[in-house]
Amino acid sequence: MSQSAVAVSAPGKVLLAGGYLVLDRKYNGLVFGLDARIHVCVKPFASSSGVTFSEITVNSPQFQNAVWEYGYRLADQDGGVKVTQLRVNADLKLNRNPFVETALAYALSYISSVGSSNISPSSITILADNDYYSTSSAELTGARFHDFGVPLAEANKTGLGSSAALVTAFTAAVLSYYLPQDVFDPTTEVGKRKLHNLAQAAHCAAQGKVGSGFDVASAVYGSCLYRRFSPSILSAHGEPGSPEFGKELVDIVNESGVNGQWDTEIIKDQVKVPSGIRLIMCDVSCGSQTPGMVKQVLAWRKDTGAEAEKVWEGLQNVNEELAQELVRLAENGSKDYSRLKQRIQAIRQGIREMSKQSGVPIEPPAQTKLLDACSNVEGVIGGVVPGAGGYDAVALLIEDRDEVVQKLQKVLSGWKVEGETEGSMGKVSMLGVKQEMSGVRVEQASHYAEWSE
Ligand SMILES: Nc1ncnc2c1ncn2[C@@H]1O[C@H](COP(=O)(O)OP(=O)(O)O)[C@@H](O)[C@H]1O
Ligand SMILES: C[C@@](O)(CCOP(=O)(O)OP(=O)(O)O)CC(=O)O
Repeated sequence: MSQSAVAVSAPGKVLLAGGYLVLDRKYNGLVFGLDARIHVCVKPFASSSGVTFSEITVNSPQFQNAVWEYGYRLADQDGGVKVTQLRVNADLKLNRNPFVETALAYALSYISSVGSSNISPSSITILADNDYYSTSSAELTGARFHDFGVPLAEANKTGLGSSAALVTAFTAAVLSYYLPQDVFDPTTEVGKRKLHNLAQAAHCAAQGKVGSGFDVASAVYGSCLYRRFSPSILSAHGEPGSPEFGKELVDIVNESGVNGQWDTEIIKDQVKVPSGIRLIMCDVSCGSQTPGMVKQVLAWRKDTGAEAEKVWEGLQNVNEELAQELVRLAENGSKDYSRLKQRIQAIRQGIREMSKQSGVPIEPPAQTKLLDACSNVEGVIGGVVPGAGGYDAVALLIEDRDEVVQKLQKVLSGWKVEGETEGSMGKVSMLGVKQEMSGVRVEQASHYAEWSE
């Protein structure tokens, strides 16, 4: 068992094409990893008294009251490891973090089943790159990891997929800390596959639903063309502490059970960003509720049958063409972006058709206006509402030149997006993130020493 500190990071995501379609295995999604990462560092628990309890402390020092302490024990009947949150202060209400708690229980259950059941106390620190949360530029101090000065629940998320990056980095760091390298190594293909399976299982359990998993997949593998796993793989297991959970989890992660191999498809070489092109994310401060939109779109698809399928198929074709054009430009070095422009426009048309027919504001008129204004800026190739769409964000492809960014900033500053509720107005802010090809990464634990005291 390793007792020296370990650190792992995983990227955020943007689903540039394939929102809703990617929920169905028949279709796929074009997902880009982003250079905003969540970092997790695990080190031995420093007990001042010399007494060691079965305790793991998790701390997210950029937020107020973001300390979660857990006791853990091996459950009977191969139930894996049960974790129980401890009260930091008897007077305080338990402040739960479902993603941390579930990722910890799943990771420890796996570790106790394939490695050692003697799990020593440890201390875990979570650090998020600043772009995961919006702050006014005046507040930013230039710190590598900004102190947001509010509880996590009050921070304004920018929608980069914090929970998936967190669960992935957290799972990889805990496994790397407690398991020998020959049992788990996130730098190998086998290790990545195990990490993917375990992080998907934990993330779905924490969310209380089985989504498409494109966010966890990109946190592990980085930018890729993604085809989801069959939901049945994760629909039949118990929860940490229930009889046989240990074996069920090992079967899922090691692909040794009745369900056998996962059928996820991760295609890396069909996703490229040509040199000279950059992806830009803009946060729109109105926000939409993704789960409600997903429900409505899927209900409409079910009711409408063939008509909806036509829209789905049309979108799948143009999504694939976008990926192909990006690869073509990356390989031949051409700077003629006319086909790329057309393909982005075709995707937007398909999305607006989906919006119109389903009655769900996926590319609502306010976002159409914003995307059109951005697309008119010289050097902007085009843009879409990413993921589930709505009023959350826009993603743009631009020619990677400073003057394009500056002109875009000019258009965006002072731009107001009329929100879903009458009279609500949202601001638009350009995030400092760009696409990144690589996924999970082992980091130098010593680089985080300053924040993980
Ligand atoms: N920096 C962090 N520290 C601790 N927990 C975090 C952090 N970032 C995200 N989380 C966990 O992820 C949850 C946010 O997940 P979710 O609402 O699904 O947003 P997202 O769309 O960004 O994944 C938080 O409530 C918390 O449980
Ligand atoms: C509708 C979807 O296909 C895409 C949603 O993508 P977003 O990036 O909008 O997701 P959140 O981070 O949960 O807000 C649902 C899915 O694939 O799970």
